[in-house]
Amino acid sequence: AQSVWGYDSDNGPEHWHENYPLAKGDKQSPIEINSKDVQHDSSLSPWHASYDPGAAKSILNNGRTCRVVFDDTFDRSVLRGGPLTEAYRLRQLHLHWGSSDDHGSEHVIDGVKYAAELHMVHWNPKHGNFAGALKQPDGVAVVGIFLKVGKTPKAEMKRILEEIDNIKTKGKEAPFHHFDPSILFPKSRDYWTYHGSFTTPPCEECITWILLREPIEVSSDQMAKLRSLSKNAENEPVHPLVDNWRPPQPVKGRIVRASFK
Ligand SMILES: NS(=O)(=O)c1ccc(C(=O)N2CCN(Cc3ccccc3)C2)cc1
Ligand SMILES: [Zn+2]
Repeated sequence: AQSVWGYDSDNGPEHWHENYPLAKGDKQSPIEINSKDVQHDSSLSPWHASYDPGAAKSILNNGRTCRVVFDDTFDRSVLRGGPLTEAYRLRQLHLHWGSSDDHGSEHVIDGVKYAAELHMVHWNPKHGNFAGALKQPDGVAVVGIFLKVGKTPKAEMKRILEEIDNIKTKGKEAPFHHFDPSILFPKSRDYWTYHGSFTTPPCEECITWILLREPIEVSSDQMAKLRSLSKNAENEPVHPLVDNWRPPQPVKGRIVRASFK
């Protein structure tokens, strides 16, 4: 049977286009951002998130990432402003990380790879539902936050990392309530924005990316905790869930705008 997509040599990013032709599109993500090519856009307004902690539902290991899902059946937790003209509903957050602290992020900034990258995924309710939104160029908005390894553990990440022990293997899910993900935001609201795609198959080009310039700091122990997740199901051979990142894709003439000088 065709191997399901993943991040290994036989089913990784170089193979995705075989089953998902969009993966070879002109607006793929992630990309490498070079400050010299970025255009400052003074018309970009600040972005605002107003999240209801009660919308958090559960945390799960789907064998490819650790994901927290939220109730998105109404405008309960929304992102607005910045490059967005409407309010987008928070649906889920997840992470991409490496097998060691020196790599793991998907976007690369001036050659710098961070240890991990956290994605907060929102969709535009004018398109009815998530499935409809991912068919539209303005269907989805993802806030990307870089995780940098330093001395201080990010207290706000503890909530997520404490749950890791309950979702060690693929298919495990645990209740996850009373969580406002805006506590994960860094101090600065500075961001880059460009139009791109899901960084996983089917790689639809429906995403307005909002990448925060200021990374949040996590400890090496916190990264080790993330790396203790397994991509296999219980009582299957153990395969660590690490290096679940897609490498940068061709920019193909796209403009990356910055909200800051
Ligand atoms: N790394 S990223 O932020 O670019 C990102 C990647 C994938 C997804 C994601 O949840 N899906 C992509 C399509 N997929 C299939 C799907 C599911 C329900 C309805 C319709 C289709 C879901 C969200 C964000
Ligand atoms: Zn992602």
